[in-house]
Amino acid sequence: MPPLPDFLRPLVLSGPSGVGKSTLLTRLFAEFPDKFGFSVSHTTRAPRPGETHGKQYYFVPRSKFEELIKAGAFIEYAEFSGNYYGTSFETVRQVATDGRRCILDIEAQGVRQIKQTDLDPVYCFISPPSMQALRQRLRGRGTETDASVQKRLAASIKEIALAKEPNVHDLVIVNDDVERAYQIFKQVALGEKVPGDVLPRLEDEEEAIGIQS
Ligand SMILES: Nc1ncnc2c1ncn2[C@@H]1O[C@H](COP(=O)(O)OP(=O)(O)OP(=O)(O)O)[C@@H](O)[C@H]1O
Repeated sequence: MPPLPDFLRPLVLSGPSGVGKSTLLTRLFAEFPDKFGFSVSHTTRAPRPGETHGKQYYFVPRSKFEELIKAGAFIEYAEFSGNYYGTSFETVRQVATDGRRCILDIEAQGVRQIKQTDLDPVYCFISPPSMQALRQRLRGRGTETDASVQKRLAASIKEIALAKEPNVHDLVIVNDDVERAYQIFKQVALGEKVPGDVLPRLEDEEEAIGIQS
């Protein structure tokens, strides 16, 4: 069977840090090892234990990243929590050349930048069921200091604000139960048109846990 039309477009995945984007992607790649290619971003942040150069990210020093910016190598880039993150044209091109659907994990500022290009991806927003759940996940992952959790929660407000703008994302998936979220995500990744979830009202909860943007 030929691939569905949307399968031929890149898939942009966005959502706050800690919402479970990597978790969903890891499952997808395990189930379909040949269908998808992850657009490996460049970053200036330090690798976490178990991360390898060229797999989760291309880890580069700040000076190198700034050189690449000047050379116009990035489709989008942003500074987030004190580190640069960016997607190079070359990486996305390479995935398509390999005959795979390219999946990009992009934060809000990058989504805005991609909208200025002719990439024409499907935009999928992964939402937490609540801000409390997001905080618990960030803490539970055990990779962040308290200050870093706080920074990421503050940054999540930008992600959520963008998701609330009309026509920015093609669909929302609430990662409440990971099994349920994965089943929807899988359909989207395979190019099926699904209605997706309704974005939860998260703003009251931001206030409730005292996040300052
Ligand atoms: N539905 C879920 N319910 C409970 N915990 C979850 C769920 N999905 C993911 N998690 C857990 O939440 C934590 C954060 O998930 P993950 O690292 O996938 O987030 P992320 O969105 O990729 O974050 P980042 O953008 O910082 O890389 C992990 O410890 C993961 O196991």
